[in-house]
Amino acid sequence: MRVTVLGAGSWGTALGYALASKSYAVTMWDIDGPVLADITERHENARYLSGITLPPGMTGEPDLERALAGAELVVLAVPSHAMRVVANAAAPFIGRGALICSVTKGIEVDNLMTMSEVLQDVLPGVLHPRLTFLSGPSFAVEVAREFPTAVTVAGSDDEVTVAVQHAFHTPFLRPYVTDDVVGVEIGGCAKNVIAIATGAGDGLGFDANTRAAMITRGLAEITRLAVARGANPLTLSGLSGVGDLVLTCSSVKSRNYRVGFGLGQGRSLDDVCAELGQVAEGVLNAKSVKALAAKAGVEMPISSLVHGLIYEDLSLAEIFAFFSSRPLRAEREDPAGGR
Ligand SMILES: NC(=O)C1=CN([C@@H]2O[C@H](COP(=O)(O)OP(=O)(O)OC[C@H]3O[C@@H](n4cnc5c(N)ncnc54)[C@H](O)[C@@H]3O)[C@@H](O)[C@H]2O)C=CC1
Ligand SMILES: O=C(CO)COP(=O)(O)O
Repeated sequence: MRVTVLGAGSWGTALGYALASKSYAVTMWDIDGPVLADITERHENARYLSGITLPPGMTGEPDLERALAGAELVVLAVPSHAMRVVANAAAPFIGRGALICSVTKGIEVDNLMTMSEVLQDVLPGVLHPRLTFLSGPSFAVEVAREFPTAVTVAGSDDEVTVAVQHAFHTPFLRPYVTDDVVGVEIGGCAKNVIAIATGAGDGLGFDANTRAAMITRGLAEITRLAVARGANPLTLSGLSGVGDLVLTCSSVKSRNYRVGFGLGQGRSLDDVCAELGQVAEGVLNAKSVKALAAKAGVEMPISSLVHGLIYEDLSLAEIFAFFSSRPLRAEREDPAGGR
């Protein structure tokens, strides 16, 4: 199979590694020329996945048209804020029969579109049935080290979704399939915001109790939003819900957790993000999640507080005061009256 990966950051490179490990021909494209040269010439991506030797079938190609020529599977692995511009530029060069898989976890900030909505907006209609979405608990570096990992591939056309499942299947990467695109997308995006809250708690010096509370109540609010948008609540009990939430909220490998941890220690957002040097989707997506929750009429108190911490100068003390200041209620009570 010929595969093109748009976005040669940590996740695009790790998935490129998995696909090339099955002897697929994998072409990586990115706006970062030196990263592409590193992949082609040294079989490495020292900027995003240092210490990993990439399979020989992986090469970098800076020209988008050449990169996409003959691609049977196109993997979109750019951050969510770049998806529209990259998909727009790529659209004329994607073959009609190509499978397309977005592996991005985010929602556009300006018009609150999920990646499936963005792609349906910019790609020609003939490609829509070929759209799939890969998500789930999967740190790039662990995939590239061939640690056993399970993910979800969501899509509306069973045949296409299963074809993508098989393409990504390796001895260390086990994809499951679902038709619940909404649940998978909301779970994958909103967990990043909760990870910032959890990291902030740990940065402040709290520990396991607080973390477990944030993860569990975080899941409750993510599920509310997903269900309000038409998701199956069981999807949020799966890999792209609780699986990814637990992973991201409990490991220093998570960029979002690390952003929260730094904020919890009293450092500035700019300082923490500069040190990270990679995307932490939850920072921008705190805006999208808060706005989507308001639009859907659901309460997302933890996500709103993360928004407050980053964009409204709320103090850490105010963030964690929500534990005591919110009205007491039954655990399964639905604060949005049916939503
Ligand atoms: N790194 C990980 O472990 C995982 C990441 N993801 C998701 O994958 C997506 C991509 O994240 P990462 O690869 O981790 O980010 P990264 O920060 O490691 O790399 C981002 C890449 O996107 C490229 N890029 C940025 N703007 C671009 C543009 N306008 N045109 C073309 N390329 C552009 C950068 O040059 C860079 O190579 C995010 O939505 C993230 O949440 C999902 C699962 C795991
Ligand atoms: O989505 C991820 C793991 O599933 C990666 O999380 P971070 O973006 O927080 O590193």
